[in-house]
Amino acid sequence: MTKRFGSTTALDDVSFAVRPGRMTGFVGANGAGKTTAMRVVLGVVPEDAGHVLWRGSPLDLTSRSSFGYMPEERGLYPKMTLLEQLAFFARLHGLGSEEGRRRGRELLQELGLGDREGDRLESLSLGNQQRVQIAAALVHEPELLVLDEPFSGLDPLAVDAMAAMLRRRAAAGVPVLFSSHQLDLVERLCDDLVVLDHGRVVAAGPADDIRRDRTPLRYRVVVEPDAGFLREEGLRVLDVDGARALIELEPEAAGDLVAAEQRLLARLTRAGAVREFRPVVPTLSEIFREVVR
Ligand SMILES: Nc1ncnc2c1ncn2[C@@H]1O[C@H](COP(=O)(O)OP(=O)(O)OP(=O)(O)O)[C@@H](O)[C@H]1O
Repeated sequence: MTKRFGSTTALDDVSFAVRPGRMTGFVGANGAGKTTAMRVVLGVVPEDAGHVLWRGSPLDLTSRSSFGYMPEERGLYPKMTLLEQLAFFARLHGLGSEEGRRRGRELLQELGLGDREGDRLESLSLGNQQRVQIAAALVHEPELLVLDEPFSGLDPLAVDAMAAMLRRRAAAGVPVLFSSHQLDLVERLCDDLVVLDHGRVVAAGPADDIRRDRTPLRYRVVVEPDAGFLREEGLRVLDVDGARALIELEPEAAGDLVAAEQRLLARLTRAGAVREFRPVVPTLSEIFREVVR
């Protein structure tokens, strides 16, 4: 999909997929285009080119109304009680009033707000209002979840509650797409990633694959008695500190990583006692800095 606002190209031929049962983290710097992409998926803004497919078919109103969306600018009614509010959103999606109330109650329980159902939204803390906002996105049991920064402003316990809730939906087969700047959280929660940079997808797919494909092959080793000799071994030694060293394999090693690792390990054991040998898995923050200019 492509979307322009005047001379700004917010989305430049963006293409990615979300899959059933998987949590997809949508990351990118401020202004990268995440919110715009989510709005296009939900039909809130029209795309200029391209299209969004749901189960292989172009989106229509029925499929869109089966989606759950938590927008960036939260939109609840401050004076309504929590339960009225959820029943209202349920009605918008075609549920009957009793069914809406039942679902609303269940969700409030799940979110730890069961005893507040009769309170007005405005009397809740911002973090608790955010829990209600997620409940509003879930009340019609959506078939796809699209959440814009669902974790921003939440305390660690609320983050855990929200994360568990999303995981349960994913485990039930719902594709979950959420944007976040909290990369440690994205790393912890996501199966798949989509990284946007200036309106383009710069990485997409299973998080493990992105990590493996994008990063140098580095190993943390601890050898006896001192790692200094490794430099004379003709290895790419990035760092030595007493018995510890950081070694990088040539990029070609990725072709047959197991063999290359075993060769490296054999060289190390020939030269001394190996106490520790482990691949260094880069953090998502490191990958992010690498792929985002
Ligand atoms: N309604 C609009 N009118 C004009 N420009 C817009 C509009 N909406 C978005 N843009 C522009 O499109 C680009 C992408 O914005 P978008 O809000 O999608 O980014 P984002 O990745 O969600 O950013 P953030 O992480 O800051 O929320 C930005 O340059 C933004 O200024």
